[in-house]
Amino acid sequence: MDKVMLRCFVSRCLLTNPVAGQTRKMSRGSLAGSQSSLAGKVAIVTASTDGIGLAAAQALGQRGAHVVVSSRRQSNVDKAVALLQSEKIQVTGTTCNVGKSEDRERLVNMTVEHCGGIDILVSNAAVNPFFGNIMDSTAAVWDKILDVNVKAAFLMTQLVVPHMEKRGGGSVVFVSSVAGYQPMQALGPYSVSKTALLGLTRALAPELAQSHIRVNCVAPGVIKTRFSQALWQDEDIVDEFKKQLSIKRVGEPEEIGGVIAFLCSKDASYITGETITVTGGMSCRL
Ligand SMILES: NC(=O)c1ccc[n+]([C@@H]2O[C@H](COP(=O)([O-])OP(=O)(O)OC[C@H]3O[C@@H](n4cnc5c(N)ncnc54)[C@H](O)[C@@H]3O)[C@@H](O)[C@H]2O)c1
Repeated sequence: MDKVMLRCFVSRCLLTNPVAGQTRKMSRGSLAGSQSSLAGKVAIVTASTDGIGLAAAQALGQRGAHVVVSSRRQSNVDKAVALLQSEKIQVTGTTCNVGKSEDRERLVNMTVEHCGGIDILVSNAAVNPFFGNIMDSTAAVWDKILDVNVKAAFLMTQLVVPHMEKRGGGSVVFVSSVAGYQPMQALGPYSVSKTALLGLTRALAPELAQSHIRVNCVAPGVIKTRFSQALWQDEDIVDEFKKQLSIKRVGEPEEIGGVIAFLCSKDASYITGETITVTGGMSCRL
């Protein structure tokens, strides 16, 4: 490649990919402990009183972040706050239905008032009100699924970005699913919403890199939570799943929480626009 062509190639990359054009200097700390520390960081995790959201809050808190947990019911919030406090994690809790704009705004404003800012958003809340043939799904089903699983993830990001910019950067993690790669039978609209999050991750990452905000995604396989109990409680279904797995068991929420915390840490400082599949070795291709 001659010099003119090389210059064209490089400037095209920089124009189309602001991440590549980023010239921010990174400090070079030791590779151990300190890089994964989240001391001094403030993290919002949506739907974090149970399952993967709670495990993410624990993983972030264990690394020193102040976590703000939320879900729709006050009693669940109280339980999660008590649990995390008993684990010596710095925590604040509030109710939040991510499908409601006033709730999203209250969550963000409360976090800034109580904790002084926002560094991390884990968008974890999801619904699936429909099982069946995708051709039988209604407009109301699509509205609900897309509102909570996709639109709220974006709208939460839009709300936290100005606060992350004030702190000089931040990290956003969306929780997608293996179903986002290969639609699950009877879960068509839900699967499509999870594919949308893969696209949202890639659409936001270059734009937000200019503000030193990284945007990534995790796509869990079958994880043992309430959400998926219809799958893992049925031995026949589990046996069928195991055929597709290298690690022949269902995953645990902690195995997703740790990956989310990694993505929010300095260990992942050069990762943005990516989705990490955490599936026990299920093949994931779009
Ligand atoms: N468990 C799995 O096998 C699995 C696999 C792939 C992806 N996921 C994803 O992981 C995430 C967490 O699911 P989980 O398995 O921990 O189950 P979960 O049931 O513990 O978590 C889902 C949570 O979202 C909450 N939620 C639903 N609508 C909400 C709303 N409008 N506002 C606030 N919260 C709301 C629910 O109350 C629930 O607590 C979801 O995004 C799910 O799609 C789970």
